[in-house]
Amino acid sequence: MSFYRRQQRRCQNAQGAQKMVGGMFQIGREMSKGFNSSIRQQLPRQTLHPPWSSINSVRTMAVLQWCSNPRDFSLPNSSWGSDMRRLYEHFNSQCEIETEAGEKKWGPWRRLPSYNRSLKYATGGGILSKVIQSKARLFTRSIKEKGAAFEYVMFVNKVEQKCVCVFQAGHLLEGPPGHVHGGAIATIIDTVLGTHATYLSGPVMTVNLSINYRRPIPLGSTVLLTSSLDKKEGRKTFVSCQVTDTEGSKLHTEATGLFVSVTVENLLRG
Ligand SMILES: CCCCCCCC(=O)SCCNC(=O)CCNC(=O)[C@H](O)C(C)(C)COP(=O)(O)OP(=O)(O)OC[C@H]1O[C@@H](n2cnc3c(N)ncnc32)[C@H](O)[C@@H]1OP(=O)(O)O
Repeated sequence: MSFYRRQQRRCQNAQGAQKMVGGMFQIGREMSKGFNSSIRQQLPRQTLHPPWSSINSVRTMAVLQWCSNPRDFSLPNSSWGSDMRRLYEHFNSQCEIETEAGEKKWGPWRRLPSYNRSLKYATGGGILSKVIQSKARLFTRSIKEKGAAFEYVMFVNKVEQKCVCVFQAGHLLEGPPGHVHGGAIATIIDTVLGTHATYLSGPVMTVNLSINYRRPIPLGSTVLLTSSLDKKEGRKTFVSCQVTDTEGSKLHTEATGLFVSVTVENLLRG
């Protein structure tokens, strides 16, 4: 048995199944806290705080740190075309700016990291995602081949309460010949609006999505999604988005979304 498997089994044995299920609520709270703070602060991976108190050896901590370093899919890769890179550079250069005195400080935009499981955003999420439904993957990040499906990066602007997404649609997303499938467009819209609503309001779920498809999106092209906050009412966050070409001049799709704040209990009850 490998060193990692031994450590993982020790984690599971340490508390027993009953405690683990009971602890799910605590983990869930950590998850929403961790997800939220991670998505807000845009810091590198947070220090890991495992929920199992019996894990305290230096070697175990080393393994947990290793487990908590997932790939960030929102960074440039070799499949990105020139439009995707240009727009990435455009927004990324506004994440950190230099003052006249030569000091670096936060700019108006923040790049959001993106992993193949949302759980990995959480404090301790790296190891948790290996234990709880370990094969689960975020739909938009589940295809390994670079450039084949959803290539995207999101940036948020706290002051303007806006979120933008630069999206390059790969060849596996075909609907009408040579163009992107409407369901794939709905998926990226839901992802962008959902992420934006989460940034604004904490954990949410989509309850309504309304989409108008105006012009088809050529397969392989890069488009820009711009999401804005319309209003917040109690647990409800109303957001809307436009999908345009990279110059912002041609409108492909527009959508509105309603997101309702949920608790971890909502997620676990189903
Ligand atoms: C990091 C990647 C991000 C990806 C983001 C992807 C997001 C997703 O796709 S989520 C998956 C798809 N969505 C779902 O499966 C959600 C299914 N729905 C549910 O589980 C439940 O409706 C749930 C838990 C969200 C809310 O239920 P509940 O807590 O009972 O709230 P409920 O009282 O019904 O509704 C709250 C408010 O929203 C309103 N509302 C609910 N549904 C709708 C709707 N379809 N249209 C308009 N208003 C609605 C209610 O009228 C109520 O309003 P008010 O407070 O003014 O009375």
